[in-house]
Amino acid sequence: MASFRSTLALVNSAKLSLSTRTMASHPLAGLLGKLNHVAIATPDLKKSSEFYKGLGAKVSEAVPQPEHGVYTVFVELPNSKIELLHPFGEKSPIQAFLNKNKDGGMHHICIEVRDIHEAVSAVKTKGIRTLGEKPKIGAHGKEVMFLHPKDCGGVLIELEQE
Ligand SMILES: C[C@@H](C(=O)O)C(=O)SCCNC(=O)CCNC(=O)[C@H](O)C(C)(C)COP(=O)(O)OP(=O)(O)OC[C@H]1O[C@@H](n2cnc3c(N)ncnc32)[C@H](O)[C@@H]1OP(=O)(O)O
Ligand SMILES: [Co+2]
Repeated sequence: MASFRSTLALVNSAKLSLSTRTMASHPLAGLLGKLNHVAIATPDLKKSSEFYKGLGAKVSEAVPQPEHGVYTVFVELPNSKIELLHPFGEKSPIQAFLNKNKDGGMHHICIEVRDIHEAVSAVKTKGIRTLGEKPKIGAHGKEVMFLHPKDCGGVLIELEQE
């Protein structure tokens, strides 16, 4: 029995080291970092803010982001953030989404990267379209770049310099 157990342990550790090595050998290993936020578009920023406050969360004030055509509110979670989005100005990139989703809904995820310029080049080599030519400064004062949802399994992805 003891030898069966130790054989099993050996097999499991071999599997683990194999999978670690397989991951480490991928050319883009380590490209994706922490989940910075999940964004939710809302037709009523006050109501959405109150919803999360009512659940005991720490919720920021609304901040206009004219460069992005949105107002942002951040809800702090122990391991990440929720970004509430509401249109700012005439040509908001979230307006069409809200027209289709009247109650609002999940809009994008934001993943941190070690080097935004390297990350943008890397995703382009994979044929993933970026939305815009150059990164913009995002809500946290760091460079961000959006990737087309049609090239990312139907999910709008924001990359943010960590
Ligand atoms: C402040 C900053 C920060 O955190 O630092 C932010 O987050 S700013 C957050 C706001 N900024 C952004 O979102 C910037 C990047 N977004 C954009 O450029 C745009 O929103 C697009 C993603 C290109 C969508 O543009 P628009 O709504 O005008 O186009 P559209 O309605 O023709 O949509 C084209 C197709 O993409 C789909 N589509 C649209 N928005 C989507 C979304 N959020 N998630 C998944 N799919 C989406 C539509 O359903 C449609 O598919 P079908 O053809 O199959 O129906
Ligand atoms: Co965002």
